[in-house]
Amino acid sequence: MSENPLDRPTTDHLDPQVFVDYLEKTRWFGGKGRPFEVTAVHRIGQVPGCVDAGPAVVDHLVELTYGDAEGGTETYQVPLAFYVEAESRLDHAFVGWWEEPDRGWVHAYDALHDREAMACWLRSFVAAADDAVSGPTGLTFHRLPGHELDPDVTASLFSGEQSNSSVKFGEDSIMKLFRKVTPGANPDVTVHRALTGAGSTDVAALYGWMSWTDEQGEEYHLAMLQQFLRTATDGWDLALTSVRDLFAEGDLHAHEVGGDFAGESERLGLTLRVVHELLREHFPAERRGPEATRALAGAMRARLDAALEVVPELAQHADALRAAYDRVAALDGVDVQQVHGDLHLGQTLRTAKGWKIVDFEGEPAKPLHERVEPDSPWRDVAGMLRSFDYAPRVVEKQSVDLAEDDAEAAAQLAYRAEEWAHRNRNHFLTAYADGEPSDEAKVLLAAYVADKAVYETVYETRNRPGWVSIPLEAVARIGAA
Ligand SMILES: Nc1ncnc2c1ncn2[C@@H]1O[C@H](COP(=O)(O)OP(=O)(O)O)[C@@H](O)[C@H]1O
Ligand SMILES: O=P(O)(O)O[C@H]1O[C@H](CO)[C@@H](O[C@H]2O[C@H](CO)[C@@H](O)[C@H](O)[C@H]2O)[C@H](O)[C@H]1O
Repeated sequence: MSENPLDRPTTDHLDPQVFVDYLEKTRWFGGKGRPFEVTAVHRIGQVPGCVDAGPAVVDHLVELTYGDAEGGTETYQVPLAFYVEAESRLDHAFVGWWEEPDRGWVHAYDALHDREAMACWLRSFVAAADDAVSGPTGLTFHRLPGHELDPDVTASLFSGEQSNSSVKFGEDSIMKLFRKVTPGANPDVTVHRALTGAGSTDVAALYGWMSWTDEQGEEYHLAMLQQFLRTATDGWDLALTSVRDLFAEGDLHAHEVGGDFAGESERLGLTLRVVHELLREHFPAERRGPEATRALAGAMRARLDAALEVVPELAQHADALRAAYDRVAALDGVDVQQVHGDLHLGQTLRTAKGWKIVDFEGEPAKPLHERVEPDSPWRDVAGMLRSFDYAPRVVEKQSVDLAEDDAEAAAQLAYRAEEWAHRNRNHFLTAYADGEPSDEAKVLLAAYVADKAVYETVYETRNRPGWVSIPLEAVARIGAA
């Protein structure tokens, strides 16, 4: 170990500015475009599997403070691979360089892009076979029994994900490294652990996770290792393909085209029902009284008030939205339990063995303490119903752009988009509820759909302004109903 350039803390020599420039370049940094400064950089530990072989890999937590009116601080995880010589193959992942007193300049790269660094990371999970393994400065690797890991497979970074970074190890496992982190158990780990323990086949099995405990004794879940679903196709991509198939057939209805999605929607509804049942068994679940329904309606109203500041077009529909929330406040109770919290088609994977649900982290915009609160399962159902609405509208948007002078063709596409959405929402909901939902469920579902559409107007305004008309039109339909 004495040969390793990272034996002594490097914090004093690290220029925080390098993180500002790097964060702005990444896909996963949530504060892009906002003014911020790096207020602290914590060197939290060396990955143990890299101590004797491979580059030195040192995990860092980067604390930043926003300088706009919204303000606030956030912490991002940036593991770094250190090389004394520049590694040109990693140019795209170069974070910065700084001077080591005894070694001269050390080059730092985002370790997730470096297959050598990731090989060390995998070795750390392999070494944790019998018990949790701690690195020299506090990273702890945990493994669940029942699955052998092969330490010799090649690591490759996934390119599609948004809020975190995932690395695939051969065709066997996938590690998700959480980028924005907060103290406390991450529901992605706890939910996958419980469902894996219960033998669920509706999620990817959890193989292990990595944690770190700070000086105040607060534990952070920083990464999670799980079964790689080799035959998986993203549910969102499949839905878009089905819509395109319908749009390509001028004279056929949704149930007549080869790409009809209704069977898949139905199976998804059944899958969610089973997952919710298991979550009810393995996490606290209870019936809460009228004070809970009033609090729920209050949270929805507060979200709308905040959204009105960002999306003023919502104002004309605010009364109708508030009326939907008032109906929730008037309910005499609500059943709550652990839920997914941010369910949409992009969180579902169709494999050869059926649908799997992924990413139990909850809604990214909410603080952790809110994301782990029990909630009504109708929130998840509403998320899926919104997604069945989104898929045809996205394809419609692309197609209308192509035929923008042809009003008749545009009206026909809008009709067919609604046909697809209606058919798939119904099949999903009927399968989930095993028939008609109760009157209470209908009130909750309508309010959660409205609340999600409001959330989406803000999400799209900030991330994909070209798509904001999709949730705005949904809000308008709620207003007109
Ligand atoms: N176990 C898995 N096997 C194969 N692919 C997966 C697995 N888990 C996630 N993915 C893929 O990675 C993408 C991102 O995963 P997700 O958990 O949603 O990450 P993020 O939190 O970054 O959004 C998913 O949409 C899916 O395509
Ligand atoms: O997957 P994330 O946890 O990052 O979820 C966020 O991003 C989603 C977009 O990828 C967003 O979902 C919205 O767009 C989807 C299509 O891209 C659509 O299917 C969803 O219905 C719609 O809400 C999600 O809301 C946001 O939290």
